[in-house]
Amino acid sequence: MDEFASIRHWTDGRQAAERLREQGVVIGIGDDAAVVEAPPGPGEGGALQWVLAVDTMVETVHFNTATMGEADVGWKALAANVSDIAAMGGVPRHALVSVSVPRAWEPARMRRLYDGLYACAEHYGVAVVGGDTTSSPAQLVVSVTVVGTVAAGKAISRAGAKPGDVVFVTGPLGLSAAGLHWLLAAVHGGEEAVPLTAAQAGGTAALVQAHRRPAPSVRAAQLLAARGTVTSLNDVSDGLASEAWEIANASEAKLALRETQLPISGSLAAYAHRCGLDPLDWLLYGGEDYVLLGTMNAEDAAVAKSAMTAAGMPMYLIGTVEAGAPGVELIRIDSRLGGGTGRYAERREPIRPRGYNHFA
Ligand SMILES: Nc1ncnc2c1ncn2[C@@H]1O[C@H](COP(=O)(O)OP(=O)(O)OP(=O)(O)O)[C@@H](O)[C@H]1O
Ligand SMILES: Cc1ncc(C[n+]2csc(CCOP(=O)(O)O)c2C)c(N)n1
Ligand SMILES: [Mg+2]
Ligand SMILES: [Mg+2]
Ligand SMILES: [Mg+2]
Repeated sequence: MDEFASIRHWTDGRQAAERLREQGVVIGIGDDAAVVEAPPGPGEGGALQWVLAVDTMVETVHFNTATMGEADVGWKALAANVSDIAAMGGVPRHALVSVSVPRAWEPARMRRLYDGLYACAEHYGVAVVGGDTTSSPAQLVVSVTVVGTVAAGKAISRAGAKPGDVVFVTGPLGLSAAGLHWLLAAVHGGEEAVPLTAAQAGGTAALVQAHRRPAPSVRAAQLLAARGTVTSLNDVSDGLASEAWEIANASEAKLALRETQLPISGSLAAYAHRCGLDPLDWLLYGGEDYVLLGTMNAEDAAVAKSAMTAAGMPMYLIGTVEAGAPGVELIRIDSRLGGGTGRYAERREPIRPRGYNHFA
């Protein structure tokens, strides 16, 4: 059973709708984060809802000493959760941090992990308010719970994509996976997360940075959500293909992505070229990008993009939502000219929901 089937097997239909209603659950299991009603406070009852998310990092699964410094692990453990809150249109506020610590992670290393965690907390204005600590027989496990808020009724789920909508992403894709590839490659001998010299880095610094210090799109989500035209939102943890399928399934629509519109950064293209690999594989299936993938009303897409650019944030319009059975297609340009007409022929390829899956 794969990761997502397992979650369904453990949780589907286990609590009556009445229990969830009684506890004010607006969005439960199945999205990036849960949304629940806040108890009415003095004067502002019902104005906000809570957004709740937890994500875990396990040594050897999510990182090892070759791929991440201690501070990077702390940063990324919190950032992954901040990203899930952003993916609901929420603002992250409070964090609880659970660590299970093996002997090898002596106090100075753990202190450095917290340097990174607190740096991320400060960057996003999150207050670390508690946690839990245990020993661990072999690997370090860091699990972070983040509580955020969203204006009541304004959370953006994965389920609202409508035919005619434009598909967008809030940053480049595939860099993290390429960075991981480079970090795992022989150049580091798999020993230490050594700081990179300029010569070693040679164009890969941006890839390594994307892998070690992802920067979730909280501000972008706020700016976009305020327009009221975003119809679905998801963050890219398992890869564009997998996350696009989640929107397609939840919204019962087809997402058609244009290859020529996909944000392939120069450093990704250059590194892929050096390795003799296709950057599209990292872009579609790599994961850990922690940018937002969403859909919005087509009439507002160009204006939204200008507003984002003016605010210094990238936004790429990468495709459209179509009616039909849930699915994801990639529109590619045939390299041959269409019969000497000066036009290129287009072809559509179905994209499978392949991505990072813990039990696959
Ligand atoms: N063990 C579990 N028990 C109950 N609900 C779970 C469990 N694991 C995951 N979920 C829920 O299932 C849904 C999908 O979880 P998933 O972790 O895939 O989403 P995500 O956090 O957006 O992705 P990622 O973990 O890859 O960043 C979420 O609503 C999550 O809260
Ligand atoms: C050493 C090492 N090996 C492999 C990977 C790749 N990886 C691990 S988890 C994940 C998806 C997101 O995780 P989750 O779904 O748990 O949020 C990806 C792409 C890595 N980062 N480090
Ligand atoms: Mg998510
Ligand atoms: Mg998760
Ligand atoms: Mg995942």
